[in-house]
Amino acid sequence: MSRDGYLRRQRWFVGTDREVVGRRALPWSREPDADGFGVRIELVDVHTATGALRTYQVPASYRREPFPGLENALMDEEDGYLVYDALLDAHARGALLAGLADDDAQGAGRAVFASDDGTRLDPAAVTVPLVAEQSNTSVVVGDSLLWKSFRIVGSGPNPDIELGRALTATGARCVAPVRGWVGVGDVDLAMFYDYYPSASDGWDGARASVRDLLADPGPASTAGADFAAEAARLGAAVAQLHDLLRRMGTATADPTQLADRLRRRFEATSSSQRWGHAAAVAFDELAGLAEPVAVQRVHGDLHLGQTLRTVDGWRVFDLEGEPSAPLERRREPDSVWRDVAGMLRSLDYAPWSVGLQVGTDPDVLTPLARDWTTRNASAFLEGYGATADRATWILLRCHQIDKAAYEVDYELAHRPSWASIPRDALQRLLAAS
Ligand SMILES: Nc1ncnc2c1ncn2[C@@H]1O[C@H](COP(=O)(O)OP(=O)(O)O)[C@@H](O)[C@H]1O
Ligand SMILES: O=P(O)(O)O[C@H]1O[C@H](CO)[C@@H](O[C@H]2O[C@H](CO)[C@@H](O)[C@H](O)[C@H]2O)[C@H](O)[C@H]1O
Repeated sequence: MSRDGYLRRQRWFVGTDREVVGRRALPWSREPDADGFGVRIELVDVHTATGALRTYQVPASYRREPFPGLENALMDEEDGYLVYDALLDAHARGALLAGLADDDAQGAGRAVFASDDGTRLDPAAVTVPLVAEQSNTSVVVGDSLLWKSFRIVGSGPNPDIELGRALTATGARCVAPVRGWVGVGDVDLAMFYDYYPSASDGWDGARASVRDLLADPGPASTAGADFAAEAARLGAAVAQLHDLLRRMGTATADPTQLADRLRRRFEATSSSQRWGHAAAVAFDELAGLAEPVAVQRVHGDLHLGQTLRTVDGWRVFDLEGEPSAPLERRREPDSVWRDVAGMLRSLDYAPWSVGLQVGTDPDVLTPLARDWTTRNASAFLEGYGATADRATWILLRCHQIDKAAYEVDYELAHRPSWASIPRDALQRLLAAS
């Protein structure tokens, strides 16, 4: 089956997935014309390592001749056509957008655009893909919309659209409002939401602060670009997000069940061999909590790179949860401490990532990094309004252990030179009691 080589090179392709086992094409968004140029959305089924199926959305443009500048987007050759990744092909993006904008384009199996607030797509808008490597593919449309095509798709609501719409309806200022979405049958394919061209993300802000500190080492509180006030505002934005999501429903989970879930996830990571015993002790502590744990819809994969500092405050985006997890699992209620732990992990990553990249002497870096993280994590927790009770401490610690073990495998697969960041954190977390 074709396309395998291209898929395997993409950041959005899950590294452990195996061979392509099937491909379905939606009706042409643009039928091949006299020059042989055509565009359609294709859904590619891939066997995962466990034998389950995962479906990838791969919009494809067909051309008779090589198109200059698209060398890295070439996916395949088929029946005399060169097949490109349509989201990286400007003409093809225009054809896809025009197909979505056309209310008269009917037909079974077509991708359909819908909106809660009457937003209409401009088929003539300039489209520019975002360059950052991500789990999905995002394209700026005109100067105010972001068009995010989900790469892993499945039956049922995608939480990014589902939660985004619900939060947008409340007028929430802690998210980027959703303006529309695209689906075929019960499969969500893409969403359109407000684009903030002047914003920068929390990851860049945090690292700027760390750079400032490394340039003039001292207590983190004296860094010119101290991040603590922003960290506190970010904590407040995440608290607002959780409050609004809580309105969608709450439940309680038995601590034993929660601990079992974390235990199973940990056992599936490469850290389980070395740290299995210590992690089991931590999860036992969670299982032993006397009170049930409150659960609700959460972000599910929160880190600094999913927060945007706009002129009117922090906004959180990418509410789809862990892209590689099945959709129904991503929609399950969870503890808010999963999200808070994700942010604490990110605040730990920031100083080490800068230090590793510039080669700071570990003896110099270690105290500076610890001070920076402690200061900013405390500010974040204070802004969030976290209480300092034992149950919270246990939940936060267990979720940080869970996230750090996930991160070790993520780094080994994508950025091996950073694997020491979560590995060292895991060691610290498991030594604490
Ligand atoms: N509303 C927005 N305005 C400006 N930039 C954004 C916005 N949303 C996301 N981004 C940028 O787009 C990138 C990709 O977004 P994200 O939702 O994280 O994609 P993915 O699901 O592929 O991880 C982010 O790293 C961020 O820098
Ligand atoms: O943004 P995604 O949903 O694709 O999340 C994945 O990639 C993230 C990296 O881009 C990864 O985050 C890890 O690295 C971040 C720094 O780059 C750090 O801030 C996070 O704390 C750390 O987890 C994320 O885990 C992964 O799911």
